[in-house]
Amino acid sequence: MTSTPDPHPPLLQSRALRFARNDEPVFGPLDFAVDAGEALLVQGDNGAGKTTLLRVLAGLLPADGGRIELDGRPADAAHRARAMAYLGHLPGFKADLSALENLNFLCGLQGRRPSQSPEHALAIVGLAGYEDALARQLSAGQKKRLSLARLWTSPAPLWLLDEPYANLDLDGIELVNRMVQAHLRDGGAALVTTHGAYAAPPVRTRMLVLEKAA
Ligand SMILES: Nc1ncnc2c1ncn2[C@@H]1O[C@H](COP(=O)(O)OP(=O)(O)OP(=O)(O)O)[C@@H](O)[C@H]1O
Repeated sequence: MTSTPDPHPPLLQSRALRFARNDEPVFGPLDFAVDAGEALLVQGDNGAGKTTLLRVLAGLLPADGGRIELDGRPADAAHRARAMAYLGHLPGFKADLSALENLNFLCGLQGRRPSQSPEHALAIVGLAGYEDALARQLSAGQKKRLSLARLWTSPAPLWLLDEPYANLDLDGIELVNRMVQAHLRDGGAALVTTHGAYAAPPVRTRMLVLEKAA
């Protein structure tokens, strides 16, 4: 008997996904799915494997087993690059380019949503007036806001957000939540790592709790 393909596969599906370092399991096997219009909150203590999971999903680390599917198909590098926008701990900007030059560079490299200009994205994240500031002159919170501007211009439907609230003030936390809400309303999805309940976007949410391997 052959199985019929799911006509509405989830945006992201993880099947028995696992990762180990030096034969010591870090996480898995993990089975979860994320549909368009919802968020997956990945919770866990320091060292539980949240960043590692996001890096494996993004293809920055190879899994030790299991499968990652995007829209019902095995995730290859090209599909990942189109479908995923990764916001990690390191902003990855060119220190001697301005905020606007960095955004223009990344949009040129990875594409952008036609409806969103880099200038408008800077205004949305509270960096109007900082267009010409060099990335190395920005504070940690301003760098995070610049990363959020990049996220906002990205055409990728699946956001992988590693501790998106870190370094942000209350207004910045609200900004992240509003951005995630708007992205999900537009048919996107988000994975959001967090240590606990101090902040979470008010959206349809699934939970994935990671526990440190014994
Ligand atoms: N580059 C690395 N080399 C070796 N071990 C690593 C490396 N990065 C992480 N680890 C280990 O892998 C485990 C999972 O780390 P990870 O960064 O994924 O946790 P986390 O849940 O994101 O933690 P935090 O909440 O502190 O950010 C930890 O035990 C950590 O020490």
